[in-house]
Amino acid sequence: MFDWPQIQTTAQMRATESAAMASGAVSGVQLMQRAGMAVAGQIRLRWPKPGRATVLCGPGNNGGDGYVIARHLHRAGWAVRVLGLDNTPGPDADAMKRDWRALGPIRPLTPQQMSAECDLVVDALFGTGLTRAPDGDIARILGWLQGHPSLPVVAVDCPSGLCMDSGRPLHAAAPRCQLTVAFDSLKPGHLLAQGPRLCGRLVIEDIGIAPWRDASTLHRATLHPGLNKVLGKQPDSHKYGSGHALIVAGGRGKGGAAQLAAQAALRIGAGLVTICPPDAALPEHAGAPWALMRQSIDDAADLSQTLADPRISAICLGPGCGVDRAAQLLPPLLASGRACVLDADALTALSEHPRALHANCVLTPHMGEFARLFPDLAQALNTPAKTGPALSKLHITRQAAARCGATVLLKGADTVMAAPDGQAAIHSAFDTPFLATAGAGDVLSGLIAGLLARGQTPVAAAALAATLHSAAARHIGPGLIADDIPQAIPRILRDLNV
Ligand SMILES: NC(=O)C1=CN([C@@H]2O[C@H](COP(=O)(O)OP(=O)(O)OC[C@H]3O[C@@H](n4cnc5c(N)ncnc54)[C@H](O)[C@@H]3O)[C@@H](O)[C@H]2O)[C@@H](O)CC1
Ligand SMILES: Nc1ncnc2c1ncn2[C@@H]1O[C@H](COP(=O)(O)OP(=O)(O)O)[C@@H](O)[C@H]1O
Ligand SMILES: [K+]
Repeated sequence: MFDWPQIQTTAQMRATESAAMASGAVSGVQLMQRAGMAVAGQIRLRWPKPGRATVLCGPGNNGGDGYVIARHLHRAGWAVRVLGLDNTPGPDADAMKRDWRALGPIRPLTPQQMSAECDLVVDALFGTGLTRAPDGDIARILGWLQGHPSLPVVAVDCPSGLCMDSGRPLHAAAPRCQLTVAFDSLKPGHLLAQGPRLCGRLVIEDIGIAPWRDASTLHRATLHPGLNKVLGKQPDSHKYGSGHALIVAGGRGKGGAAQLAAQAALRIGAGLVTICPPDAALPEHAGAPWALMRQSIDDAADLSQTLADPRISAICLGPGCGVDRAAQLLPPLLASGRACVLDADALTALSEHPRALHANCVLTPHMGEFARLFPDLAQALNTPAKTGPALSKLHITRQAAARCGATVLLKGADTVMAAPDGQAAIHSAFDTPFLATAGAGDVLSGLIAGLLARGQTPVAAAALAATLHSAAARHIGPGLIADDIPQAIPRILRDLNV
């Protein structure tokens, strides 16, 4: 999708590594050498003056990476203390362990060996192989790290204890790291739930296995220069070439939410946007923006008649609409098969009166609305994670989309969108908490409606909208009110050279 970075699950990552090794192009030891060297390189880049490092090496290949890192830091003049297990790991990690032993001792992996007299801790305890909560001495070491929050921790692949498929810690003391260096591709857990907070700064290092990647149906939705082609218009374009979005508004005194959505649809470049309140509320929409057209829709028959115009290419139903009105308008809207965004009151109406959806619908619930629509899935996510891979927001969004036959965008600081065919994207925006403000969701719905009107597929429209929405929020900063977001869209488009 739009050349966005691929995200691989841990199972896909293992398959990619196996395929690379099976091809004969690279061995396991070489991959481990590349991984360890990449982490050591990132450390030296950020801590150019050699200091004192404690490298914590776990039982498997993540630990193997740790021994490689220890060797490179030692060579670069660091004073390195290695803590490891008295075990025989797999052959690759074992070879790396032996290489380290030629340079220095391996101390017991116990909390008693931990010392605050160090400048950096390298966490090479567990990576993609984590299947259950760390216990015993390793758990106590994690607890020790938690008690020393000012000690910088660099995570190899991920903070140990974090489930890389879900972003959910399997252990309460998964370390909060300053830097995480992961290999080849992002994993869902880097972007979801607690992942972004625990990973700190995230760097993905190429270890030369991209050609063997499993074709991923999961992407990270993020701003990148190539989006100018997606969002740009041709010199000879005509307004109807960019579609006509219809935004259904609610009754008297309830029109603000639909106004926010309508302004967002205009700003993102829908050719025409019409706001449709009931006749009695029409006077409330008489003012600016003058680019916005107005037309009353009182009931289902009015909507059917309006939708007879084939140029209407997307509809937004829900923001400020009122549950009864949404319930009344849903049947003709869904019967039209037209691309639509169903948000807010339309989602409540759907949870009260379930209806068959179709592949051109985008549902935009926050977690509360999602729980009303898919109570079993929401409850499953609320169950504490004990084993990996743990159930994630990605899993439940994909399941919801497959079940209802529509694209589902599940909002939050981590926003996940999934289509019924499994195509999915994650947009992580943990740096814009000020988006949690009234009306921000209405703007998001309007952006999706505008992009649908312009012909984007439902999942692409949802992912692009989430990306532009948080980019606009980031540009505005704290103090943001929802009204600011549509106004900031031109600036974001200009920065993208659209
Ligand atoms: N496979 C490869 O070729 C490469 C792997 N790399 C590294 O290898 C890591 C994956 O290695 P592994 O698959 O060995 O897994 P880990 O090193 O993450 O875990 C080691 C083993 O510990 C066991 N385990 C899981 N949870 C446990 C718990 N709570 N307590 C005790 N033991 C537990 C599991 O059997 C697992 O295999 C990656 O994260 C990455 O750091 C990199 O070196 C790149 C190349
Ligand atoms: N903590 C947060 N960090 C970043 N974005 C957030 C956060 N909380 C909510 N958002 C985003 O803000 C918007 C809020 O939408 P919603 O919950 O529907 O609010 P409203 O109904 O008031 O418009 C969504 O796009 C959501 O992804
Ligand atoms: K780790």
